[in-house]
Amino acid sequence: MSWKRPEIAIDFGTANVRVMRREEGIVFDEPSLCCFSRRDGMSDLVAVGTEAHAMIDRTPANLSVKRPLCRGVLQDIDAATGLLRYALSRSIGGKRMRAPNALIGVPADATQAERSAMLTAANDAGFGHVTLVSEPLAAAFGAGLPVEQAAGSMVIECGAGTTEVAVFSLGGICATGTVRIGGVALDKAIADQLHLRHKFLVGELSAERLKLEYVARRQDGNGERSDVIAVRGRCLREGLPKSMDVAIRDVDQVVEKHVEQIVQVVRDVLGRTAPELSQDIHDRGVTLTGGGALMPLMGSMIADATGLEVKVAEAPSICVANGLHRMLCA
Ligand SMILES: Nc1ncnc2c1ncn2[C@@H]1O[C@H](COP(=O)(O)OP(=O)(O)OP(=O)(O)O)[C@@H](O)[C@H]1O
Repeated sequence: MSWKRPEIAIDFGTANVRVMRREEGIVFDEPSLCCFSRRDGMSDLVAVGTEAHAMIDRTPANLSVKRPLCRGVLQDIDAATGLLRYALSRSIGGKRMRAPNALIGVPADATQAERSAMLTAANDAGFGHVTLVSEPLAAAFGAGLPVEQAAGSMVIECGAGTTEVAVFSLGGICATGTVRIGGVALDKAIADQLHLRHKFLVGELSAERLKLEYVARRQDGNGERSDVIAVRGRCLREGLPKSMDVAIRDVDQVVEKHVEQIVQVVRDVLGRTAPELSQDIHDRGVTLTGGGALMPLMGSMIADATGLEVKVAEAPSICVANGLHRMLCA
């Protein structure tokens, strides 16, 4: 029905929110963060997106930075409403005639309560009719997989909060599995390793920077296991700010444990996939999407455990956004 036709699409992720318009493509891309101030029991939104990102781990007692989503689903409805309202005003601004209809991506296994919370936040933020779309389906579209054919395709969407594995055929999901871990959990696992093994505390931003530096070194082929990466934080033994050299092989161990959990879900989904679809996946291989798709060991460990060819999609971080945009234009 044309009155329900979406004018805008939103990839509302744990780490990033991206807004797409039919004509322009991606018009907004900022971190999924809000900063609130508390005074006299009242809470006010003081910063959103990129501005709130600079405040992580640097706030005084009356300010707190919140992620609207945790593990891929909405955990703070006020923060989600504030962020969606901001994204809407930045994407449509003064051109708004009426509440725009929207497509919003959600994890394939989101519960009814999680879906209802997203609809409430979107309506409170000023959207009209909202259609929720399964994120792995959007990722598969965005990666250019032939999901509408009568043949199986498999996608592994490696996000910040969740990793979703799905098999598609004839435009629908035939088998799916989710593990509620992603880039954020990996950052935390790296920070925990430094804390436990080296009595060294690093913040969320430093842990992510260390991870991205590790990825870059590994991709360059310069990341010998004996190499080190410098990270700044607080030494708990001395209670002083310090810089510490982290061995790449220490990060390898954390990444291996992380990827093992994802491999387990991939095997589980393959174990529930019908034989004809299995054959198609065997012929076509598996496609990785999402910001975490470029993580070293991800492709090789999945390939070793399944015997399948594993490919990384082009521009994996924006596959969900591109897929939602294609659905918007359809
Ligand atoms: N080159 C890279 N290698 C590994 N990880 C990366 C790279 N670039 C970004 N990331 C990680 O990818 C994550 C962001 O990915 P993405 O934007 O797909 O997540 P999201 O859509 O916000 O999350 P979700 O869909 O799980 O809610 C972050 O954790 C970031 O650290």
